[in-house]
Amino acid sequence: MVVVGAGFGGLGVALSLHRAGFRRFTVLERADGVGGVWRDNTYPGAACDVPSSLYSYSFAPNPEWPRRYAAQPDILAYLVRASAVVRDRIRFGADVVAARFGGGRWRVELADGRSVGADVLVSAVGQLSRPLVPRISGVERFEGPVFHSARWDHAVDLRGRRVAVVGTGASAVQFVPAIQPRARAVTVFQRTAPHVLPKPDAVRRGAARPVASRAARFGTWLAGEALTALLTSGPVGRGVVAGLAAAHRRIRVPDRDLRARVRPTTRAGCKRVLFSNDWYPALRAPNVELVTEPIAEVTAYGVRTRDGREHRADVLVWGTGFAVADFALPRVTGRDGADLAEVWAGRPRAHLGMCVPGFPNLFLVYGPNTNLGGNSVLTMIEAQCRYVVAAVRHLAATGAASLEVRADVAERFDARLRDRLAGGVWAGCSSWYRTRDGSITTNWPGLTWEYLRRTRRLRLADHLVRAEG
Ligand SMILES: Cc1cc2nc3c(=O)[nH]c(=O)nc-3n(C[C@H](O)[C@H](O)[C@H](O)COP(=O)(O)OP(=O)(O)OC[C@H]3O[C@@H](n4cnc5c(N)ncnc54)[C@H](O)[C@@H]3O)c2cc1C
Repeated sequence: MVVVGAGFGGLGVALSLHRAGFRRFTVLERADGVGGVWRDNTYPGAACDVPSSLYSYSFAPNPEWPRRYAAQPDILAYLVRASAVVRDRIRFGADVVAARFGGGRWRVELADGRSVGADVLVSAVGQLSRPLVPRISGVERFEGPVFHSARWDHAVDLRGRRVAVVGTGASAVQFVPAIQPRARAVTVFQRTAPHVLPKPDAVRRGAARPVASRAARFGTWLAGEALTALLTSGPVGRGVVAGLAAAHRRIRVPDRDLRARVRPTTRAGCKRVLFSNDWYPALRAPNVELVTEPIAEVTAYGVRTRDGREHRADVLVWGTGFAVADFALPRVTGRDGADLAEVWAGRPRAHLGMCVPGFPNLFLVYGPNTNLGGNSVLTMIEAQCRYVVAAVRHLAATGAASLEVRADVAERFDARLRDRLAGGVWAGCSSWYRTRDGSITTNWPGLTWEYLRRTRRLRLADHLVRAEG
């Protein structure tokens, strides 16, 4: 068995297999450490925005989270610790470039020319691993350091420097307050103002007992479901969220002019609703300027906006998010030579976000339409881990060679999903949730509860079970 990726997804699968008694699996990871996005996003202030009790595996609770919303170093340390038991199953520096099914098995090819055989292949390559840098003319002329928040250059000392930050999404909302006290000046370029809610963060006093952790987990899951319900239910629910965000702005931004500029122009839920107590205070700081005029170009000494003004800067930081990954390995060839990219034709889709007809024994983790706008992605990932283990168990118990989702089942699932998404909050919005042609390939349209129910057991009737490859 081969699992590709050692982020929360791949490690979750490996740990679940290990807990179920399976030992014959290998995790292939192209980087030199575990953690996925939590290894790569080391920007100042990086933290999760769902409570830590829910942003950790249910089977490996951490009663010692130092904060209610853990910071990146704590999340990474947790993942390293939690995955120690499968550490010897992980091959680092293994960049998978292709996988091909033939003769009843997968052959997984690495960039260095080597290959690995597998009966079952799990692709857990993440959705948010490719930093997105906008095409703005003149960037190459800029004389200072330029980097993306997901590849933070810690060698650049920001003390006393003028920093230009492009973007006001989830990462910028975290790192701008963290760098503002040390920078001489921070100029933040905003295209779309986010809806920001207060973050009920707190430093933990003492470790909670496991039972308290379980209760906390359930409570935070319910709160996440409630937020998701508000965002996905219709205009009334979204109005409640927008109202709460507006009240937060009124309290935190007394200055009317600034308040007008941070007022979102998109519906609540179009993009991820953000949580922060220090974003607005940072924007109010005397050394911070929020610029809403569109960017025209980057110059040698700063950023020029369309009104002709040049905003001088010594360092340029992209807080511009990610190009959503393709949900699977670079090149996947299934039964009868079917090419996954061609099958998808620009619209990634999979039954329950995991299984694709024509691709036996292939499971995608955090695959198409399994991202969430209001709850912990780990809820979805864990459901997928359980599903993969159930499939592997079935193969092992029956001696069957492969499972492959039936085309009619996958098509019905997809059609129903499209219907629901078409009437949902993300239709008609412009965000990373949608592909260029407008398809919503990232998000799950309902509550996680529904997904948990639908993936609770492996429905054999949904699959073709073959005795031989
Ligand atoms: C800054 C940031 C903050 C976030 N905060 C939250 C949050 O608060 N709550 C929440 O629910 N979600 C959050 N997310 C979403 C997050 O992506 C998921 O929660 C989760 O961490 C995804 O885990 P993953 O294993 O699927 O993907 P990743 O963490 O991206 O891991 C994928 C791994 O696969 C490896 N890989 C990729 N391609 C290959 C290949 N070809 N060969 C070998 N290895 C490969 C990568 O190197 C990486 O290690 C956040 C994301 C980011 C970027």
